[in-house]
Order: sequence, then structure tokens, then C-alpha cells
Amino acid sequence: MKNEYDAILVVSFGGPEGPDDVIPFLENVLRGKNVPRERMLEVAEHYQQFGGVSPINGQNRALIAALEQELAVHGPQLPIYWGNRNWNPLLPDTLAQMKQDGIQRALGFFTSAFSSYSGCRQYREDIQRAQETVGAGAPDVDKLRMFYNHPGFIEATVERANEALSEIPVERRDRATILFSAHSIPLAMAAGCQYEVQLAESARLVSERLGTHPWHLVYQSRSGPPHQPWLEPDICDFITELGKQGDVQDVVIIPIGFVSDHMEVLFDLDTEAKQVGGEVGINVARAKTVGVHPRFISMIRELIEERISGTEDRPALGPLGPSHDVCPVDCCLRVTEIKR
Ligand SMILES: C=CC1=C(C)c2cc3[nH]c(cc4nc(cc5[nH]c(cc1n2)c(C)c5CCC(=O)O)C(CCC(=O)O)=C4C)c(C)c3C=C
Ligand SMILES: [Fe+2]
Ligand SMILES: [Fe+2]
Repeated sequence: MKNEYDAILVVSFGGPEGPDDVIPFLENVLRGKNVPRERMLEVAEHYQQFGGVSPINGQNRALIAALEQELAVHGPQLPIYWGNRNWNPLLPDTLAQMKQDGIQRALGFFTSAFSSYSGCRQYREDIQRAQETVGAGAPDVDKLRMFYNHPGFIEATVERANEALSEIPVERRDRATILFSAHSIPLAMAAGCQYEVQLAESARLVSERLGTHPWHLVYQSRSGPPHQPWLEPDICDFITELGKQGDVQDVVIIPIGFVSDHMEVLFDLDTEAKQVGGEVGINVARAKTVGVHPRFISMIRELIEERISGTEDRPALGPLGPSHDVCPVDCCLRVTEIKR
């Protein structure tokens, strides 16, 4: 069966592009979320230390340029649009432009490899709201499947990890501990999705291709009030604990939960986690995210082709199989409280 599409829509998070954007951006991010204002101001300070500019928008521009090139060479010949949840270009403006250009049905690539409310359902809600804002004639958008176990994502991550491992002195390299890091979320939210299961599976798939390193899945960028439980262990606490145990010399962080080196990677890992490593006598190296790795870009093209052709051949590594194309009604529900 063949599906007709006339565009690709890259759907992402957005980030500030100057000091005056920081607070309004963070207010957009945190609208409706239970996060103390002090935490927001603390995060604002991280952004201000980098001139109020998050690299995420530039990284998405680079991703789109690389994908345009990939589609120009291999097809399908489709225009690529880009819309964000939290900062310009915002999804309603992008969908209005798509309507003006006569686009009727697009395939959506979300910059999240893992299923969560934030990375799946919330983006679908954002698109729906944008369609309502644009009104009649707004394009339909079908989301591409989650790619946490796609060979393209795993192979690109493995290559990035090997680059970071090569920074460790060769005589110590095989003993380096690997920390796979992902954005923490409230435990209640985690109960409504496959986030932890998928993260653990990606980490396993990558680690088995790296050799026999000890490895752990850890979390970063926690934002909730202190009484609310979020996914743990926190990466900085974990490195501190490794330091106390005294038998780990080198740690390689793989930011498996993210696809580009945005502010949460630069600040929470390169600044904070590396500083903690220094304090406890552990050398910390950090692998780059997949970014515009050619295998990651070819994976996006493969996901597009697979969906257009309707083929049954949908590559996925490991036992969990390919993720669904169309989210079931209860996919990535926003659970705010765990029922006991
Ligand atoms: C309740 C859950 C979350 C809160 C609160 C939250 C706050 C928060 N997040 C950022 C910046 C980023 N978050 C990103 C990804 C991301 N965030 C959550 C959850 C919460 N964040 C999840 C589950 C994820 C992963 C899925 C996804 O949407 O990507 C990202 C990366 C986005 C990307 O496209 O790569 C950023 C950047 C801030 C500044 C913030 C509030 C202080
Ligand atoms: Fe976040
Ligand atoms: Fe989902």
C-alpha cells in the first residue's frame, strides 16, 4: 500500500536565541507544569551564561539542511518544514505557512527517540492545537515511529560513543564506566509511557556493541519540587557515589535521551557533571549526541520511505520490535498522580 505525502514536518522543542528570549521561553516550557519558579530562574541562569542562546535551533537548522541534502540525493523529493513547541518558529505559524503553500498531508519527525508525554503525546497535542488555530485547510500530520531501537540511531550513537572512549588513555579504556543519561521525568509521568523500558533497551543495544564496559542508566535535568518523585539516580549523585567507592577512574557519558547537544547537554553534563567528576577524582568524557551523523540522517530518510511505501520491512534491533506508526489512544498519557 502506498501513502501520499507532500511534505516533511520537523517538530521540536525550540530554544531562546538571545537574552530577552530566555524567560518567555521558559514560561512557555513550564506552562501547566508543577515546577517551582526558583528552578526556572536557576535554569534561566544556565542559558544566560551562554549569552541567552540555546544551540538547539541552530542544530535543528543543521539537521534540516542535512536531511534536505539526503532527500535531494536519494528521494523522496519533499519540502521540509520546521515547527517548535516553545519558541520560534512556532507550530501554528509553520502550519499556516504550509497551508499557504498548498501542503495537505505531511509526515512528522519529532526530535525525540523515546516515548514520553513530552516527546510524543504533547507534540501531537501541539500539532492539533496548531491545526485548530489555522482552521480549515490546515495540513494533516502523521507522526513517524519512535526510533530508539532503529539500527540507524543505535549505529550513530555507537560511533559517537567510540569517539568519546578514544579520549580515555588506552591502558584504562576497557575499564571505563559508561553512563547513559536521559532527561528525568516525574515517576507518575513515567508510569504512563514506555520511556524507561525504551531507554534501558537503547542503552543495552549500544553497550553490547561497545564491549564489556560496566554501564548504568542515569537521569539529569530534574525540575520538579523536592517532594515530587522523579526518575533516579541523578547523574551527579551517581558520579559522587562512584567517587566514594573509589574504584572508577573514567566515566563516559552518553546522552542517549537527546538527539542534539543543546543547553541541557552543555550545562548539565559538560559543566555540572564534569565539575562533580573533578571534585571526586573521576575523569569524565562526554559522547556527542547523534546530531547530523550521516547514519542518523539516513535513518530519517528510511523512516520516511518505509511509511510512504507501507512496507512490512521495518528495521528494529532487539526483541521489542518496531514501534507503532499510529499511537494508540492511551499512548504516553499525561499521568500526574500514581494511584495506590
Ligand atoms: C515534566 C516533565 C518535564 C519538565 C518539567 C521539563 C522541564 C524542562 N525541560 C527543558 C528543556 C528540554 N527538555 C527536553 C526534553 C525533554 N523534557 C522532558 C520532560 C520535562 N522537561 C522530556 C521527557 C524530554 C525528552 C523528550 C523530548 O521532548 O525531547 C529538551 C530536548 C528537546 C529536543 O528536541 O531534543 C530540552 C531542551 C527545560 C529548559 C525545562 C525547564 C526548566
Ligand atoms: Fe525537558
Ligand atoms: Fe506515544
